[in-house]
Amino acid sequence: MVVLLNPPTEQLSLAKACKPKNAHAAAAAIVPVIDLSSPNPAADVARACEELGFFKVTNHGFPKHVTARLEAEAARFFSLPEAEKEKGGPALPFGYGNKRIGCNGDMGWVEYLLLDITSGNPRPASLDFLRETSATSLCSALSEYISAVRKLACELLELMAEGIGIQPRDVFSKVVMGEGSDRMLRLNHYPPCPQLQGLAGSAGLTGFGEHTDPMIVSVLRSNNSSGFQIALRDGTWVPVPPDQDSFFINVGDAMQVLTNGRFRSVRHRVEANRCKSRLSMIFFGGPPPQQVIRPLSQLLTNGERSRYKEFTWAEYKKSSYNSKLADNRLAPFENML
Ligand SMILES: C=C1C[C@]23C[C@@]1(O)CC[C@H]2[C@@]12CC[C@H](O)[C@@](C)(C(=O)O1)[C@H]2[C@@H]3C(=O)O
Ligand SMILES: O=C(O)CCC(=O)C(=O)O
Ligand SMILES: [Fe+2]
Repeated sequence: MVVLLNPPTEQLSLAKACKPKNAHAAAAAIVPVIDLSSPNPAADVARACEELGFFKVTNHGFPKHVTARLEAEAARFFSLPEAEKEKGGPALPFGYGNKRIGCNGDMGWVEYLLLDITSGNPRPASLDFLRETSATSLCSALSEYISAVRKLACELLELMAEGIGIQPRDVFSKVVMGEGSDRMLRLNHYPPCPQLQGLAGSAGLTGFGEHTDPMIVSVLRSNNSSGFQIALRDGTWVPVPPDQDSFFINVGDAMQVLTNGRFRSVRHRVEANRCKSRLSMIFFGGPPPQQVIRPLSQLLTNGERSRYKEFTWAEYKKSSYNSKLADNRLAPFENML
């Protein structure tokens, strides 16, 4: 089926999206749910990272008003006239972007704000393009959210270390939370896609193309709009039922290397929605640029060899920014075993 779109949207790829009727029920059963208030969630966290590289957390204690406030501010930002938002672009890689993802021709039915939060909060200068009042209120909602999401990410990283049996418990969290570590926050807005009207579910339009996340961990929260999908080991795509009260956790490429492939960097994508807009906020936590990325020695026991060549995070980033979204960015660093 052909959908005519105006440039630059005509480059958006159409993906097959045939879903069985009860796909959501089946998918809900696949996604591991970790109750953070349960007595010992570490083993379940590690199992989820090994099997899927993806899980959902409930009873996380994240203050609801903090999420609600950022969601409202983000919605307000994305409802500004396009000319206002474009003052914050193009995203190379940081700033406001619309339909163009990265610098290598990837396109999606998405607009976004990508912020560098390495030094704590977004640099006020990165929001300078907004009128002062709107920059101030977005900035303060972001600061509040960032400090809470960092805390949650830290707790999850400690559970991951404990679950896989390595010490100290902060072995991952200290890499992500240290001064100068690579951290980003991304706000994505997927407007309803009018071009999909009348297509009767026979085809889907790419909101955010398939990829793995580069960093150690990603912590994702979205509104109640569907579209997010993960790939299982056999390549089957599974829709993840939305849940605005929970957080979804992705293992990233750097974590796959640190664990010598035990934790799996999950391939995922977002399909555009015909009638409902999707708003997501994602915290990405990675290492500092000069950090050497190699499997933790505690995991290389009984003569196990590293599946990867050593590289610094800066080297990975350089190579990753020359890649397309769907590429296997770890391929250049894989060892032949
Ligand atoms: C096409 C690209 C966009 C991206 C950088 C890259 O060259 C390859 C990885 C992409 C990705 C995916 C996860 C995150 O959304 C992101 C911010 C990241 O760290 O890697 C994006 C990058 C981006 O949008 O700039
Ligand atoms: O917006 C989403 O729900 C996911 C987007 C994503 O995977 C990303 O920004 O890396
Ligand atoms: Fe992602």
